[in-house]
Amino acid sequence: MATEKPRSARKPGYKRQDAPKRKLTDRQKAAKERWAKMTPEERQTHDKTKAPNPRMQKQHPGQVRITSLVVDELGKALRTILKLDGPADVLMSIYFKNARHLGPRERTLIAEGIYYTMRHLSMITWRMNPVRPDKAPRLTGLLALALQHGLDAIHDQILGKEKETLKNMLAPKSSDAPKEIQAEVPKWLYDLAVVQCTDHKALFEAMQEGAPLDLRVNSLKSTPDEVILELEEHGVKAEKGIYSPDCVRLFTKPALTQWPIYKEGKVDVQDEGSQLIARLMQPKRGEMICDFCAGAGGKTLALGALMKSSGRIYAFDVNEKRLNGLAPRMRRAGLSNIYPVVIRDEHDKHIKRLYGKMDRVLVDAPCSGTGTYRRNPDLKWRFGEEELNRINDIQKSVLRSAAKMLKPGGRLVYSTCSILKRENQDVIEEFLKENEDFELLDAFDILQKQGVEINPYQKERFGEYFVMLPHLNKTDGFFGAVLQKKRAEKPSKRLTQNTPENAEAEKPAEKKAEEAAK
Ligand SMILES: C[S@@+](CC[C@H](N)C(=O)[O-])C[C@H]1O[C@@H](n2cnc3c(N)ncnc32)[C@H](O)[C@@H]1O
Repeated sequence: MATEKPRSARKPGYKRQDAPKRKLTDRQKAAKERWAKMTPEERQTHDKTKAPNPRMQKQHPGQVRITSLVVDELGKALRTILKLDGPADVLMSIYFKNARHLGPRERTLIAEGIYYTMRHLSMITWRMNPVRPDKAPRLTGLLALALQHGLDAIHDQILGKEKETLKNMLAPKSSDAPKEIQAEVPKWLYDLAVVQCTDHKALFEAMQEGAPLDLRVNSLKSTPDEVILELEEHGVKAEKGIYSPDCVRLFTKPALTQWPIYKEGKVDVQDEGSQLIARLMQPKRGEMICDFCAGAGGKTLALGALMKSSGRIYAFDVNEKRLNGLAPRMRRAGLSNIYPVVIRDEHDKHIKRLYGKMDRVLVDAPCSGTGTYRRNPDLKWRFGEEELNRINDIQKSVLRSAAKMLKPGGRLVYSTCSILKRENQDVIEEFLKENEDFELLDAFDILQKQGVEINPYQKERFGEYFVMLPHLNKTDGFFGAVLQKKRAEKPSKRLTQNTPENAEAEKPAEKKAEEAAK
């Protein structure tokens, strides 16, 4: 009798000769036939035990794979965000806080899908017409994913009947859409921008792109070189900004608030253009400064660092919640010269008490935010022409009130993150007409003296105004005007002497008229 070798001694591929042949079921037979017909590549990705898996769909190398979880969750997030009744970044973080089941890959794809939808909502709406995106958030999400990654990135099983609908929506050429839809801005904004600049097409294209992450290095605690080195040690590529001496630019978005350089107050997040607004103020040590619309204090902190934490900065704002954000930032930055004050409006009694006492006042006015569309694309669809009119009145009123706080010779900087002349140059021109005791200074000159070089073409184009635009400067859109309150003219020596001619010259006009009549 042949003795069987122990299992361990069997050669690989050993088969018991005497084992009874198993009979295959019909399903197994069919699977065997399918297997025989498959190409080697198909065999490699085929999972014999499961129904066709979307993960295994044949894709181009490097192509993103969209799972049903991503599609469902993006639709869920868009259901809230497309109502456009709150800032998308706030709604998005609430959504992610409640979506703990998502992994980092899904989170990234969903966040990118939301931003893509907000950046291209005009074109998406045009393609979906007559279906409205807010009424069909899942379909909107699918279309956004298809536009971003290609229809092939989504498996047929996920698409189901929607595949044909999506194909139809993807068919029209974007160049056939109306110009304002290609520009991805509302019609009212398109019409205003077309009139004010000839390079509006390039501007609108740049406004559709994502923005880098700009950091302002706190000069009290570190230098850009040190920060770049520290970031690179952690594998984050960073480079110096183009204009601002304090700027470090990142092209990825690490969770910065968890990092020591952030916690220790060496850096804060601030667009490079915004950093230059503080430089337009050119504050000196020991001065009295007012940041009239301080918000959460982005520019206040930059001013505090330029003043080496000396003097006094009043940080005003009507929004208490926003202003509350300033105290922890101030502490982190090591600044002790900032005094936050909540005001009722621009006529508040706190302001009146400070009339004529300030060396410099910054009015970083509330505005349309059209310069920040790269970072806040949802703002395009949430801010309308009526709101622009309302805010335009506030800008003028705040500027008038803030101007009263200046000492003679003091500096007033008016800034916005708007690209619109109406909120910028027009406001200043009207102010200068009403206030002859103010004059406009050359913003480029002021920056140049601090080592900030801006292309001379921009000076030619914008004159004494400071204008940064995404397509020209790779920053957000910013505007700044530097005004100086003229010093009262000293009475001439001739008039200070007590001569009969001077007594005559100083007589009131009515008295002179009375005497002449006699
Ligand atoms: C452009 S944001 C300021 C941003 C801030 N300076 C920064 O750098 O982060 C404009 C601010 O003006 C405030 N604001 C609106 N109306 C105001 C008013 N009448 N007086 C003072 N501040 C006002 C808003 O609450 C908002 O925080």
